[in-house]
Amino acid sequence: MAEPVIQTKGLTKAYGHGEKRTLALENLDLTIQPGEIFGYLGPNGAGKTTTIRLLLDFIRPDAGSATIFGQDVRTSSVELHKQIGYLPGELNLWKNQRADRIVSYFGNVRGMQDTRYAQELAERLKLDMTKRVRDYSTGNKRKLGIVLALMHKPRLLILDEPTSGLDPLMQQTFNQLMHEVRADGRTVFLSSHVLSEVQAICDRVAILRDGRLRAVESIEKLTHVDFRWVTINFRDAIPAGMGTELEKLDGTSHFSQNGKSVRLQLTGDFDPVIRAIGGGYVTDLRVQEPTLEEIFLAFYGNGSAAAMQQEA
Ligand SMILES: Nc1ncnc2c1ncn2[C@@H]1O[C@H](COP(=O)(O)OP(=O)(O)OP(=O)(O)O)[C@@H](O)[C@H]1O
Repeated sequence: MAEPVIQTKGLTKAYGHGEKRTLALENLDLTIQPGEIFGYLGPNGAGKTTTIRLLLDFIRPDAGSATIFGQDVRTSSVELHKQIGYLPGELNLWKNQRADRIVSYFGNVRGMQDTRYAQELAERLKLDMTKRVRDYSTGNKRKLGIVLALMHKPRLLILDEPTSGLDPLMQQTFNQLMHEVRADGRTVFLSSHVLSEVQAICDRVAILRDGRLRAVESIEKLTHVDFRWVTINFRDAIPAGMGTELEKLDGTSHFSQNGKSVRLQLTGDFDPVIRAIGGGYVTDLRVQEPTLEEIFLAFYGNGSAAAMQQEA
């Protein structure tokens, strides 16, 4: 097994004291392998940013430890930062500076010979770098942050909510960039509170809630849960009693009927449904995979996925 890129053991962090004490992160054990795109998901206040700040040694843990590339994040932070591209949740850069100046400044600091890749990134993200940061929209600030995080092709990207504020087209460009990073054998750790945004890019996702890790699953495994949505349209009125019969079948749930159409969630074999609808003329039958939100709901059943969606 290759050496993990990120490994945390019992990582714990509380803010404040006494009655005001908030346990932001509790006993986090996480291992991220080279070449992974790892999604770190959770609703607001779950502890995602706290984890990222601990990894970057911006704050210190109350207990536990973390390594990046096998090196302790506390003792080797200077060395490690050179190998990490970091996108903060909020970009508070020199607001009066033009973006291209900031890019060349970062290029110099990082000892880069040329910043052509930064130009390419800006073009692909449709970011006009001749503007001052204060004139940028939230989405454009985020794009600049992405350029700054990616421009030196770091071995590890740590991105705090990279896609918030990006329109769907730019999100696709971002996804493409992440796939290129992975194809290079580099690693991405990204946080998000929108499951659907990371579904298309991540290899594995972790779910964090109230400072605790609730689950770590591969996207592939999650998308292989054994239920699907079935919608059946009939040409004529739904035959008497058919709805009740469908609803009572062993593998069906969430049954609903609307005019000449029925929708249900099906677990297991299709045959009982086929038999039950035999008495009607079926004009259309559609089978849909569940969304990641629904999968998590089915997996953990405590409303966490629904809550995440609401807070998204
Ligand atoms: N500097 C701080 N002082 C006190 N409490 C804090 C501080 N930073 C974070 N917290 C609290 O710690 C908890 C975790 O916050 P954190 O910012 O890590 O969550 P998050 O998952 O990143 O959420 P968001 O999506 O809103 O950024 C929250 O209850 C938050 O209020």
